[in-house]
Amino acid sequence: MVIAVDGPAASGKGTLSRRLCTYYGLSYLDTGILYRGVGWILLSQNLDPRHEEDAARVARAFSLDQIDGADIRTPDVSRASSIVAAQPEVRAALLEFQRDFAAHPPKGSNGVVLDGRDIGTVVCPDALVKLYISASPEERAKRRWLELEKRDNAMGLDAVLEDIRRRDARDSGRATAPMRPATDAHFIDTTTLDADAVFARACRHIDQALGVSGAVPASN
Ligand SMILES: Nc1ncnc2c1ncn2[C@@H]1O[C@H](COP(=O)(O)OP(=O)(O)OP(=O)(O)O)[C@@H](O)[C@H]1O
Ligand SMILES: Nc1ccn([C@@H]2O[C@H](COP(=O)(O)O)[C@@H](O)[C@H]2O)c(=O)n1
Repeated sequence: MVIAVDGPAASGKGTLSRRLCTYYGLSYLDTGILYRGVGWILLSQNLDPRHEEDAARVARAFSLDQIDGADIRTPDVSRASSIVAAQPEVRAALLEFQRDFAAHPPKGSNGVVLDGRDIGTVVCPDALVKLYISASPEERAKRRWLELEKRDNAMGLDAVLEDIRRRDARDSGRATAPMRPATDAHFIDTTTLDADAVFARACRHIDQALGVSGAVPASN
């Protein structure tokens, strides 16, 4: 089975996806890693992410081992990833890897969860379950700020919110594979829900799609 999880930055896609994988025995691909990886390589080579030829060349040669141990979660890399993600050639170069992962789940798993921005609309339009996870920009900024604070990042909450708004606008406004819910996606607004409640809602929806009436897990 394929579960597509889309939504804006810091909405909780990764947190939910990892729990779904543990609970249903699925394998996980955080597709943001691919765009972050391309952005990180460009920055580490002092190249401009806006330069489309450089970005496309890096994306075509990209493999996960190139970013082994790299810190791809910095605000600079977030910005760069969103810039390269708007470029059609970068997206085309990274598409096959994602579809291949979805079509060939690692041995022993029951399927896959992919999270990103265009999984339900472009990468896996036939996914059994599509979830769209969102929250207000203010709540997402607070979550990301708390996370960055633990990593000794000195960015203020207002700056994090500004970054999130800018990234949302770029991700949803681009011409190729813009961030948006698939028409058949199940929408979960997590603004006032904790991670347990989000997980329970997602499981309820997935169990319905699977035709099973599982007890809704309180936590996992
Ligand atoms: N429902 C929730 N309530 C409060 N905090 C949450 C919730 N879900 C996730 N978080 C926290 O918010 C932060 C962002 O979550 P997560 O990394 O899962 O988001 P994401 O959508 O995958 O982000 P990105 O798109 O940037 O990769 C993490 O610190 C996580 O622990
Ligand atoms: N399917 C995807 C996944 C990600 N992106 C772009 O990458 C940026 C970083 O993603 P995170 O999930 O790690 O926040 C994101 O802002 C998008 O620009 C994408 O376009 N499609």
